[in-house]
Parts: sequence; structure tokens; C-alpha cells
Amino acid sequence: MKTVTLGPEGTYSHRAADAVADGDIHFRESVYDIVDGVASDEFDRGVVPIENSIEGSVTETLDALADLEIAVVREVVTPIRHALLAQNDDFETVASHSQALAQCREYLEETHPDVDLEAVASTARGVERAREDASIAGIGHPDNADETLSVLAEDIQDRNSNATRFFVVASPAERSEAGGKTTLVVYPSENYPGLLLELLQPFAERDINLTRLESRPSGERLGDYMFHIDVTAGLYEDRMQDAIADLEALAANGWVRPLGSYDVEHVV
Ligand SMILES: O=C(O)C(=O)Cc1ccccc1
Repeated sequence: MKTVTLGPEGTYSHRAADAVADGDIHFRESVYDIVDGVASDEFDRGVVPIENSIEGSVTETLDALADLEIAVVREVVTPIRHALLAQNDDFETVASHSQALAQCREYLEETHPDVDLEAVASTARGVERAREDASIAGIGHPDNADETLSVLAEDIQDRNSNATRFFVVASPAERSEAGGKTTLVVYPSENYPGLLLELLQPFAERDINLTRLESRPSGERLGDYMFHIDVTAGLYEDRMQDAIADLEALAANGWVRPLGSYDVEHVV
């Protein structure tokens, strides 16, 4: 099975993909390209970060899921422990994924207040820049160290509970109704007092717990949103089908897209 994830080699997404894929792993340097590569059947599976316990949602992933026809088939949760990697102490710039820079903000402000921060496509891309240039340090998994790059500091994330959720995406034909959790995207294309309350009522009435609710701009006009919703119930359940029917009635001017059901897997 061809699996695609965020590259180059050595990203956290790569580590999550290693835990769920059968070895045929390919790399792209944007989340949109990964999801698009699966939606267009170039790859069978994609592994993308969706949410971090410190920094919150990966908005690029949310927007790709809403934009493209795709299913979510698995969820992988993994602890994230960042290391500072450089050729020596004399670096002037820290290059990493924007999420990694944000997860280490307090550490960087306290220990390296004068360095420039540079957001790059992935942690492994930043590590590669550090390998080529002694004035640059990267933030990434300590396994990226080698004869050129040393680990200058370990566990530099601002909270030790740092964890990231990854989604495994597949073509819509592979959407599963089985599993204890479901992800949906809802675009009501409406704006009136109490709309959000009404959209959540179908779940509350059926005792279905919400584990995530995110609004993202629809891109249509300012103040117009789509909602990303995760719940602890499977699409196979009657109460979920009933809740979705209610949502569809409420979003008659827009759309409701159940992306699939799955169980959570924890990997280290
Ligand atoms: O850049 C990476 O390594 C990624 O996979 C994205 C990411 C960045 C920071 C924490 C978790 C995932």
C-alpha cells in the first residue's frame, strides 16, 4: 500500500506513518499535496497532523479535509518530544515547522532570546537546513542527530504532555462506519442567532459527546464559517444516523460531510 506523509524523512508525521504503514512511504512537503495525492488516487493512504495538545489545530489540514473528497480511516496519537539540533552553539536562526516553533516558544524566549525564527515546511526540512548551514539550528525528533548534527538540548517543548493527533486519510470509497469516533465537516451557509446551538443539539439530545469543535472561515465571505466536529459515536449507530439527518435538515442551504468513523490508536 502506497502511503504519503510530510517530508523529508524524519518528521513526526513520518514516525506516525511508520507505525501504521507497511513500509512503502512517500513524502510531500505540504499537507494539501498529501491529501490531494490520496484524493486523486496517486496514493492509498496519507498521514497528516490534525491537532496538537499545546498549539491546537493544524489549520492547513482542516482546510484540505474540507476542500477535497477524502475519508478519515484511522487516528494515531503520539507524544512529541522536541530536541534542538545544530552543528554547534553558534547558531543565529532556528528553522522548524510553525507548530514546533510554537510548542517551544517559552524555551526559545528564555534560552535564545536573540535568535531569528524561521518557519519551514516540516521539522525535518529545518533539520536539513541545520545540517547544511552552521548558523542554523533545527527543532525536531532527537533521532535526526548524526555525525554533523548534535542534540544541544532535549525535551524543549513548553509542556511535557505535548502530544499530536494524526489522521490517516484514504479515498472516500474506503470510508468506514465502524469505530468509536466520527469526524464530520458541516457548512450551514447560514448566519442567525442560535445557529451553532441548533447544530449541536442533535448530538446533545442523543447523549453523543463532542471531543472537538473548530470553526474555519468558509472563504466565501467574512464571518461565514464551516465547522469541524469530532464525536464519540460511530456512523454505524442509529443515533448517529439520526443526528446526521437532523444536521442535514439544518444545513439545507449548505452541506454535511461525515468523513468516517475510526478508533484511536496510541503509538510512541
Ligand atoms: O514537521 C513535522 O515533523 C510534522 O510532522 C508536523 C509536526 C510538527 C510539530 C509537531 C507535530 C507534527
